[in-house]
Amino acid sequence: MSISGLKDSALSRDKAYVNGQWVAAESGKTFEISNPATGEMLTSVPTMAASDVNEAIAAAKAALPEWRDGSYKKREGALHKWAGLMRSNMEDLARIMTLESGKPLAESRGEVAYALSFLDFFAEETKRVNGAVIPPPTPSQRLLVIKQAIGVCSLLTPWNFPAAMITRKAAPALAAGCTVVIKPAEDTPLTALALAALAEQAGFPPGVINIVTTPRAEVASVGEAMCTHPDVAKVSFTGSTAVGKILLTHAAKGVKKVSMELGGNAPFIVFDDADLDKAADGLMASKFRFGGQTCVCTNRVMVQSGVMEAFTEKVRARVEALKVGDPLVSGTNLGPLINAAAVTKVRGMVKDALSKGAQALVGGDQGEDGEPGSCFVKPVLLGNCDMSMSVCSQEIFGPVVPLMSFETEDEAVRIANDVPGGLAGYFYSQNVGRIFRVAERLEVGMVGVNETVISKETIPFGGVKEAGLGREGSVYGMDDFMELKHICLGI
Ligand SMILES: O=CCCC(=O)O
Repeated sequence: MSISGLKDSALSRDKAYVNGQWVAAESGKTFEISNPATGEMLTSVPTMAASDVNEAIAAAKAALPEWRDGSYKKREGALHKWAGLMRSNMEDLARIMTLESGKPLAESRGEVAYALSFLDFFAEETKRVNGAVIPPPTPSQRLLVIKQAIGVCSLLTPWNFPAAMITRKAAPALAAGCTVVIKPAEDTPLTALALAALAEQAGFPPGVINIVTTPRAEVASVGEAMCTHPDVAKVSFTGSTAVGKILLTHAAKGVKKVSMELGGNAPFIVFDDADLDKAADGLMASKFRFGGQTCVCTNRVMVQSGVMEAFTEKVRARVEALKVGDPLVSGTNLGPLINAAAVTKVRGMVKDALSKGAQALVGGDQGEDGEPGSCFVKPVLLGNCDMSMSVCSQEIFGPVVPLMSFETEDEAVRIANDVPGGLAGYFYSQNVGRIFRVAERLEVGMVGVNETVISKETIPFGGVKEAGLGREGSVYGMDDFMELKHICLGI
């Protein structure tokens, strides 16, 4: 069965991609991928297990020497070509992404553009892998530092960015000279396979890029194999903190280098000197990106008490205007959540907040959302929230806005930092002293000040505390896929 409505039907793939071949699982088993907006089956893909992963790692190992030791121009050319093919197939890629993830089509187009920007960026970085010359303590020595590709990389990517989280990891790895085995999330492997079809056209040699598809039931053993295999040098994961901790323990057994982009709980702070319209617009962009299902989405909205009423009214009007519906239709702001489990979780969090004294200002009546099994959740605005409620203390990953009140700058910073992880944080203020004070004190990896569109290929993306390890994207992004080697030369 192939995905309908594509200009190029070759982008609809139902096999995994290993060693330059489109392959079934060793077991011959497959699992179904369905459209969260309709529940319809889109196609099936191979149920790969740890033994299939071992094949992919062997292919990546065999391809490594030639890819790593060849001219950077080959890597530069292939990455640019892959980006160009993504650009010219944007509509098909966006359609596949929307069908399997429920992301509104305009956002899927935006994600394809974001995803290919990493390929172009790191194509250029291939020529900037500069080493260093260190002054020697004695005239009889010369001290050099070179950077070398780390080797085979296991890349485990999430469903909320089916293209961009692949390219944000694969582009620096491939640019550095590494080869990769990619495991896309079980809900969204079809975009990944379409990207592999374009990588094949772009001329990446067999084994340099491998994609294994795995259902939920196999994820634990496949994840373990990808983290513990002796031929894997580096593991990069984007997903929940809970899963990240498990993968870290696996990787620790072989002392592998790791990058972890884990969960956030982004505070959005509105001070009483803020431009409230700008803040309300920024909140909408940040909170409702992919229906609240991104790790940098605003989670808790903290408003200084003097402007709470005025700000709430501005947000209420904007939330009421959101259109929920078919993500393929232009003008839809919110599609479905990724799956039924996500709906149950978000509804449970809203119920928890209401039971602890939160006030439903928009939505919150969970009976309205449609048929049982439907993945649609209407947006919810909750007043009178506090950190005892799971909507504030945990990552929501859904279209719920909890409003909390605070009195002073110190209190705002204390509440914002009172969580185990720190990925992104946002605040609105027009006081330049406060802008520096708060930006420096927030315990997060990325701060948006009077701005919420913070992600781009040129910035170091990542978090602090339990939100992760390492940075992706930017001129720092290749360091995680390379080792420094010191050469001490006696002359
Ligand atoms: O959800 C994770 C990635 C979000 C982004 O790159 O902006």
